[in-house]
Amino acid sequence: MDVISVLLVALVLAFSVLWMVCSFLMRYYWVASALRPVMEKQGIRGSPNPPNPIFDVFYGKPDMKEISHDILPHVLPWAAQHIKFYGNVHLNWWLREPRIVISEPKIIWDLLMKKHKDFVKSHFIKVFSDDIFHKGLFHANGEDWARQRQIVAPRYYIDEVKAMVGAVNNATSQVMAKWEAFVKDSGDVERELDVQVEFMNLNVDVVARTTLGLIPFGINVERWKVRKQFNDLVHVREDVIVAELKTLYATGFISLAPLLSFTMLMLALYPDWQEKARQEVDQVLDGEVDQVLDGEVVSPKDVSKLTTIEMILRETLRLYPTMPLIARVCIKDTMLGDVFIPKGLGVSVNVVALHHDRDLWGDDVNEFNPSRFKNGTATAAKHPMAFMPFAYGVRTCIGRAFSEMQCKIIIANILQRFEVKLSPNYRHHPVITGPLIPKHGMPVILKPRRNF
Ligand code: HEM
Repeated sequence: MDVISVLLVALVLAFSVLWMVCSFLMRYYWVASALRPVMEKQGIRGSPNPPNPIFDVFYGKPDMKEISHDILPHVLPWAAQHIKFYGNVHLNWWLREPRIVISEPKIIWDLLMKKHKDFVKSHFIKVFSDDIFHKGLFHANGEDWARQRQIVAPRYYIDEVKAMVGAVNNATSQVMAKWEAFVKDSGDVERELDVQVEFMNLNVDVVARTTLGLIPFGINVERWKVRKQFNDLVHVREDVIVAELKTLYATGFISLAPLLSFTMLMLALYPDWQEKARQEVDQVLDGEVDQVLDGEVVSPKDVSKLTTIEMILRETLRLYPTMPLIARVCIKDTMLGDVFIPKGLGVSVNVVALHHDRDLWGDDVNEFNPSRFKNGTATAAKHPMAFMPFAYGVRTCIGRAFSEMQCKIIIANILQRFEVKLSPNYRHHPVITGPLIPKHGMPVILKPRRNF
C-alpha cells in the first residue's frame, strides 16, 4: 500500500471512531440531560441518576421471607418506592436512556392504542435480547414490522389455533406418561419434580410441532398459497425465516414455562381451587384418563369448557405477569394524557404495578381469587385496561389464543393425572430476567391419581 492509501484508511478509521463517540455522547448524555428537565417542569419526578436499579433484582437478593403475592417491592423495588413518592407516572432510567414509567390505565391506553404511531420498540431492549429474538417480529419497527405481522399473525388466528390442539395434546400426553413413569420408578406413591424445566422442554416440543408447520417451507405443499404470499411479501430469504422461527421459539419457550410454573404454585397453594378445577376436567373429559396416551383427548370444544382453569390462569397472570414491563421509545413529540412526551424519551408500562394496584383491584389485590374473572377480563377490575398480560393495540401478543389453549390443555392433563403439592424445597423468589420467572425453579410433589 502506498502512503496516500494508508493515510486514507487512517482518515476513514479516525472519522468512524469520532462518529461513534459523538453519537454515543449525543444519545446517552446530551439527549438524556435535555429530556429530564422537560419532564420535571411538568411535575414528573423520579430517580435523579442512572444507572437504573432494575439490575439490583438480578443478583444476590435474598428470597422473599414468605410466600406472598405482593411482589412489586421484591421484583421492582425502585418502582414500588417511586409510586409511593411520585405516583403512577414517574421518571426512571435504563442505563443512560431516560424514560417515564407508567401504571395509569388512561395513559397506557393513549400509548398503546391512540398514539401508538408515535412510539417504537426500545433500542435498549434490542441490545439486550437481539441474540434471542434475532430480527423477528417482536423487535421490528415501521414497515418491516407491518410486513412481518401480516405474514405471521394470521397463523395464530382462532381457527388455526384450534387446528393445533391435537399437536399440543400429543406432546403433553408424552410428558404426562414420562412423569408417571418417573414417580413409579421411585417405588413411592409420590415424587418431587422441578416442573419449570419440564415445561421449558415441553414448550420447545410444542413449538416444533406447531410452528414448523406454519412457516411455509417447500415441503408443506398444502400451504402453497401461503408460501406464495410469503415469497411475494418478503422475497423469502433464509435469514428472514430463521428470524421468525427464532422469535416464535423464543416467545413460546420464554413465556409459557413461567406461566405454567406459577400456575402449579397456585394449584399447590390453593387445594380447594385445585380440586374444583379437577372436578371440571373430570366432568368435561368424562373420565377419559386411559385414552390420554392416544392423544386427541382434549378437543377444541372441551378447551372452551375449561372455565375454572381459565380463571386460574388469568389470576396467575395477574399476580405474576410473564411480561412485567412493556417498553417503547417516543419518535415524535406527542402527548400521553396531559403529559407532553418529547421525542427520544422512553416510556415503560409497569404491568406488575398495574396488576397490583389496590385502587383498581380492591383490598384483596394481593390475594389469589380467580373468581374475579368469572365474567371475563373487562369487568374484573375498575378499568378494562387494568389487566393486560398480553398488552393491547396493534402490537398485542399474536400468541394469546395459542397460549391460552396450550396452557389449558397442559393443566387439564396434569390435573387429570396427578395431585399437586408444594415441595418443602420451593423458595419463593420471583425475579425479572426479561420475563418474570421463579428464580429457583418450581419443585412440586406429584402424586399420580391412578394406581399402577
Ligand atoms: C404466557 C404467554 C405469553 C404472554 C404473557 C405474552 C405476552 C406478550 C406481550 C405483553 C407482548 C407485547 C410486547 C410489547 O408490546 O412490547 C407480546 C408480543 C408478542 N408475542 Fe406474546 N406472550 C405470550 C406467549 C406468546 C407465544 C406462545 C407466542 C408465539 C406464538 C408469542 C408471540 C409474540 C410475538 C411475535 C409478539 C410481538 C408482536 C408484535 O410486536 O407485533 N407470544 N407477547
